[in-house]
Amino acid sequence: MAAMASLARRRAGDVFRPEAVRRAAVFCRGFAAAAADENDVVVIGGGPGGYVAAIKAAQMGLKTTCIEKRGTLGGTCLNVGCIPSKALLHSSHMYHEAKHAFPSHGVKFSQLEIDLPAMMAQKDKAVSGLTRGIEGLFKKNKVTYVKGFGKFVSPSEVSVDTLEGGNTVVKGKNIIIATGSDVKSLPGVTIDEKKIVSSTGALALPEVPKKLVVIGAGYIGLEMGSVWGRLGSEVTVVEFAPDIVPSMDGEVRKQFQRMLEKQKMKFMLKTKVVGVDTSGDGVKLTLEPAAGGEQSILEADVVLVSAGRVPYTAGLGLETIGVQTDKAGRIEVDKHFMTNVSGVYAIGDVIPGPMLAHKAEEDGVTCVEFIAGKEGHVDYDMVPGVVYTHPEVASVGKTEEQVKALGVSYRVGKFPFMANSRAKAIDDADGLVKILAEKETDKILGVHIMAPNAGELIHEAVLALQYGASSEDIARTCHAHPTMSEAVKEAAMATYDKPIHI
Ligand SMILES: Cc1cc2nc3c(=O)[nH]c(=O)nc-3n(C[C@H](O)[C@H](O)[C@H](O)COP(=O)(O)OP(=O)(O)OC[C@H]3O[C@@H](n4cnc5c(N)ncnc54)[C@H](O)[C@@H]3O)c2cc1C
Ligand SMILES: NC(=O)c1ccc[n+]([C@@H]2O[C@H](COP(=O)([O-])OP(=O)(O)OC[C@H]3O[C@@H](n4cnc5c(N)ncnc54)[C@H](O)[C@@H]3O)[C@@H](O)[C@H]2O)c1
Repeated sequence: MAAMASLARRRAGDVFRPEAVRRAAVFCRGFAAAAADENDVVVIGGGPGGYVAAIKAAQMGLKTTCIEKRGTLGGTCLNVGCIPSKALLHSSHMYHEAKHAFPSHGVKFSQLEIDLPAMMAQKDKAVSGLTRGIEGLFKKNKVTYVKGFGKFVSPSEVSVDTLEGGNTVVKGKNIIIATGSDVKSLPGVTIDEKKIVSSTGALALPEVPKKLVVIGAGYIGLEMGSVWGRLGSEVTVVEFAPDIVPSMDGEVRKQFQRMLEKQKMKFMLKTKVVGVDTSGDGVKLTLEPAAGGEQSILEADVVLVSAGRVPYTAGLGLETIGVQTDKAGRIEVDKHFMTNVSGVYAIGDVIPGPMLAHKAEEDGVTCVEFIAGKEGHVDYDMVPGVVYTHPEVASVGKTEEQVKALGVSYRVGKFPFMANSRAKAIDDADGLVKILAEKETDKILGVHIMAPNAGELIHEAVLALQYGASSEDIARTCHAHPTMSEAVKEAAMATYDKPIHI
């Protein structure tokens, strides 16, 4: 208590920061009145936003409880998202490489086959190991873990129907909603997780479908389409918009689509699904041009619905305590992640911003820092995005279209992996690095990379943007040879001057 009171005094004495003082005061008031069973922080949801917030709060000395209904920690990301999808992307890539790339590297064998149950078992092992790891971190940091469904009964009390069958009320001075998101359903397309699947079903198909139709050419559609395409499915992606991954830099996106088409993925753009018939063995989809027109039929064994995700707040009792949401159902928060109800916060997929695990984690840490009366900051413009196909596509900052729309004078520097020695050495040279920098100052505005390991390469660019670096800063930084990272340096050289190797 003394520590918190002095924190409030220090904040108040530092500079006059009414918001920080108010938050610290709210916190200290609660702290002074704390009953033995009351938490400083209660987190509803144990995904990347929630479990990271809980650990951070406990590390800051706050009495913390995390409530999770799933029975395992890690949320969508760890259980049915990032981790299982990356496990399958890796396994299917190994199979694809063995089939198509090994021979040219002089590696030959007489028989190659897919053992799908073993592939799924490897994925499940990765998931269960990691979820147990988070339980271990909870124990280490003394976070109380309550397994059950949480529901607000007041702004400081959550009633939990526990997985064991009982009910308990968890009290907290500060409550963080981190309940994540769920698949967006499409009218008339009922997900049965057998013939019509969400990403969850697509991560556990019992056999390789002959024909897979994917609705939505976003992150999930292209990643899961790649998995099953590599394993032998004929994949057709139906996309409402004129382009795949509409948020991507246009030039990079065009090259990316060509790469995926080379891998035999088919695209039907500007097309909508208007009907689904599952009465026969497979599925018959009725399609129509997005602008209206003649209908056509597309047959599939399995259909993946990946047309986006929506915030998940069902049964949470937001209306009981009066938490405001926007038209899309996202919880509205201020810059300190506080909702319109004092002491109730929200983070991650359930609030506006990119629906990404690392963004949810940043929200979680920053929200807890605010609760403890400290300052924090998350800049959504600096959140990298990665599509984990092969090659991967990673980006941070603005696309060329966004820079143009801003009316800023800019320079573009590009470098293809065809001219990168490491990429040539490993015979995996499709892709490029593209850097956009402000003409007058050379400050980097955006970086876009398509490369086998773009998801790793992008972090040099994230750091550069975060520190307001110029393209010359990157270009004059020594990069080890032979690495794919040298392409980032060469693209930076091309931005402010000239590259050497092309
Ligand atoms: C197939 C797929 C692949 C993905 N791949 C990536 C990727 O590679 N990289 C990336 O950055 N992002 C990826 N994402 C997105 C990522 O999973 C989410 O952005 C991230 O999980 C959001 O974290 P969160 O903590 O906000 O919510 P979630 O992870 O959704 O966690 C919320 C948790 O709250 C629990 N919960 C909900 N309501 C209650 C309640 N009332 N009481 C108790 N518990 C409750 C839920 O059971 C859930 O476990 C992927 C998503 C999918 C579907
Ligand atoms: N690698 C990663 O970081 C990763 C991987 C998977 C998922 N995610 C996250 O999960 C979220 C959900 O993924 P997602 O792929 O479902 O959504 P998304 O928003 O990435 O893509 C959805 C796509 O579906 C299209 N679409 C919408 N309605 C449609 C319709 N009726 N018919 C045809 N197309 C339609 C959209 O135009 C869009 O291109 C993403 O926003 C992303 O943040 C991230």
